[in-house]
Amino acid sequence: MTLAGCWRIVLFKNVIRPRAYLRCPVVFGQLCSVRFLCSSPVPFGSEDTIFALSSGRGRCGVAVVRVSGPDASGALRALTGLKRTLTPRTAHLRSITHPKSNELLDRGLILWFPGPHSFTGEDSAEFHVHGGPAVISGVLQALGSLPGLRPAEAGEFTRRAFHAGKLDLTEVEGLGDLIHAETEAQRRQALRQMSGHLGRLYNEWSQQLKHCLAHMEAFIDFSEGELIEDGVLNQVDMAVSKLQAEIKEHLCDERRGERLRSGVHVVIAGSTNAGKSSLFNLLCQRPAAIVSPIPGTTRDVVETPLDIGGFPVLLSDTAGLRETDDNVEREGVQRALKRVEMADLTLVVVDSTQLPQEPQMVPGFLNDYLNNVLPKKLEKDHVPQCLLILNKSDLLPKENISIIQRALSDLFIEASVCILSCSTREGLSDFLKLLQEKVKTMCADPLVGSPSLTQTRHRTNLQKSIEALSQYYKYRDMDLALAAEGLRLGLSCLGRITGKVDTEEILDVIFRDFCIGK
Ligand SMILES: Nc1nc2c(ncn2[C@@H]2O[C@H](COP(=O)(O)OP(=O)(O)OP(=O)(O)O)[C@@H](O)[C@H]2O)c(=O)[nH]1
Ligand SMILES: [K+]
Ligand SMILES: [Mg+2]
Repeated sequence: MTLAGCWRIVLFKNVIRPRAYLRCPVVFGQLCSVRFLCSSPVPFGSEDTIFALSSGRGRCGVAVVRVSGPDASGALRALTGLKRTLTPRTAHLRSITHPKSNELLDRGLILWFPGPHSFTGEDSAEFHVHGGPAVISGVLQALGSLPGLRPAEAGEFTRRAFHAGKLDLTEVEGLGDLIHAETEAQRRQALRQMSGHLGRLYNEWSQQLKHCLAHMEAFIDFSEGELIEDGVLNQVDMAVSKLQAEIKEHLCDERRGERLRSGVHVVIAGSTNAGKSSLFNLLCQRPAAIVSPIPGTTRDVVETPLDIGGFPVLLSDTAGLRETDDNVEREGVQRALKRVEMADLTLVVVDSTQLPQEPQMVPGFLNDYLNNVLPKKLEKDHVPQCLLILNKSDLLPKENISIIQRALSDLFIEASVCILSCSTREGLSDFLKLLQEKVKTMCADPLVGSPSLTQTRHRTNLQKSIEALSQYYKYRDMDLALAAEGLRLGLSCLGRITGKVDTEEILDVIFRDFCIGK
């Protein structure tokens, strides 16, 4: 093994791995467009039986073709000549033939999942066949030749599961995320969401809100006849305020779940020739960006997805920041600054040979440098996270390094600092440790504590829900009907997250909780 090879294994093992750049559409016809479930044009409730290849495309050992709908058992019979009913959820080895030509297509396993105990809630079947393209297309064609069967739309199996009440929307999203998960932490978070943890939290809140609403409505309708006990409104006050606080706390998560889902945006920025592209290449372990002694080499933003200690990172290299008359370079600088504005973490690279000779000047220089790189205008709740990297340490005399280290304790801006050489890789392992630590903190452990929201959709609806609950307080002493409307609105925002918006249930609660006319 070459020296370079050894080095890679020692330093990067279990820390950094490249991730596939594009999320490949592995689940053809099944989950590719889970995120668009609700806007799909296919109407629900059709009597169609659908089929699709559920395993990945391309040559593989085994391919799974799934069938769901009222004719699923007919399809099983037509392709296998079966007369008897199969034992549910048990694999049976059968010859699979074309129903029209009787030609043998393959010998494979068939499974029968009678509804409602199936993924979609409907009668379903699976053909596990050899994964060659000709076998797969033969089976798909055979199924397509049967009356009442048609190829599934993207996401249609899952949509049927959702409509059958098998999954709520957050679970559907969790399932989609699980299929797209590229790192361990993403997989854990997706599995947790798919198992219903997030949905359950929102359902609990909905349940509490339904109670409040029921109490309110009962109060409005029956309080004049003194059939309602005193203090009902006070109980609602307390419950709504507690709920608001809980939702607010859930929202104050520094976007951990969303970050873990979509990747932590780490941006490399700094002056020209500081060694940004060298660092970028070092982290992605390939010469992805051009490195040269010419200042202003990088213009476009260069991106690569990475797996850092099990957490997903989207790493960007950017143009060196400087005043320039070159229009193209100026555009590059603008793009770099924009990237830094959107970054979750900025790696600010400094050429340490450019540091002032006098140690007392170093902190001031670095503070100015950081101020030049980091965004001036910040969105509220956004604290710039950065890691300062003093690169090219190999060009500094040893004694200068210790002088710099001492000087760093006077930095005004709170930033972690690494002294590194991209050329000799000295300081790399400390830098990687720090980077991994930062990324980990930004995502947090997906299995610890209450589940995190993972999508902007969740955040928006939760914020709207809080606003709606404020309407309750605004009108509580003026107009109870309007106050109740606030609760109803808050409830429907929560319901939109899980896909359950049900007002009828409120009536059940009224009659269960109150002994009206006793
Ligand atoms: N001695 C030494 N040279 C380095 C180190 N890191 C980078 N260089 C050299 O510095 C020069 C600039 O490196 P780049 O990685 O292109 O710098 P950059 O910040 O991407 O430059 P621009 O894209 O032009 O802004 C190249 O000649 C590198 O080989 C280092 O740690 N030590
Ligand atoms: K350069
Ligand atoms: Mg560069």
